[in-house]
Amino acid sequence: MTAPILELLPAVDVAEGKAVRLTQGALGTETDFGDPVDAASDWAQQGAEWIHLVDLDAAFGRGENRALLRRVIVEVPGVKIELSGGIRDDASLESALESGATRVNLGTAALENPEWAASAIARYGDQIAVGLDVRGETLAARGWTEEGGNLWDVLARLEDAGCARYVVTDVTRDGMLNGPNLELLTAITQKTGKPVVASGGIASLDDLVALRSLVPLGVEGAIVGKALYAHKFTLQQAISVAYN
Ligand SMILES: O=C(O)c1ccccc1N[C@@H]1O[C@H](COP(=O)(O)O)[C@@H](O)[C@H]1O
Repeated sequence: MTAPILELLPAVDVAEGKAVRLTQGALGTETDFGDPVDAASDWAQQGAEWIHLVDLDAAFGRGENRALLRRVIVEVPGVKIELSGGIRDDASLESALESGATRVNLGTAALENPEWAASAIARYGDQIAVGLDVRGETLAARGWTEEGGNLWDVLARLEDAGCARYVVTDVTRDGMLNGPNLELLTAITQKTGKPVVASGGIASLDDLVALRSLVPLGVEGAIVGKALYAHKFTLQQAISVAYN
């Protein structure tokens, strides 16, 4: 019997108005891939059901690309958007939800403002995911430049708050093309019954096969960034491995 499908979320990370890829989330490592609307449109035309859309400038606290991200959502219809970066208070959360994103990710706010994050989770349910951006067992905040607490402590708190979904990034693997952290993902699925979206390190179709084998444990999807932009495989090939 074929394993249940693995959802794929091509990533469009936006910095200074451009679609970029970073290495391990570090500023200064950007490779520029042009207009984010064109990048998202390309993924949609190639069959993407979801796009993971990140405002990196907002995540780093050095500006924002809110109007441009709204253009992506409006000008690339028919694709579901997971929106993240800089969603840290009522105004940014409401703006993100009103923009037409299917769901939004809280990162820093879930670490630094647990009460507000819990109230957002209680109010918006499945529209909120929490990004667990991890180095070892320590969470990363504010553009991955600051430590944000112990993974297992924060996960237990978010479980109590009723968090609907986790987006788990191994920061040390992000943009490195060295394979996803299957051990970390497995360990997190053992602590929660909620779906987990995997991010960081995907480099090959074999990595997608390995992630698909974790779907019965609770891995729901995979964010694919550099591997697609570096032509390690095509989105159509990835879809064939993940969905068929
Ligand atoms: O996606 C990246 O490459 C990235 C790099 C450095 C920092 C953050 C990054 N992405 C995502 O940003 C949000 C967190 O934003 P915030 O803390 O809520 O403002 C999270 O989804 C990260 O995965």
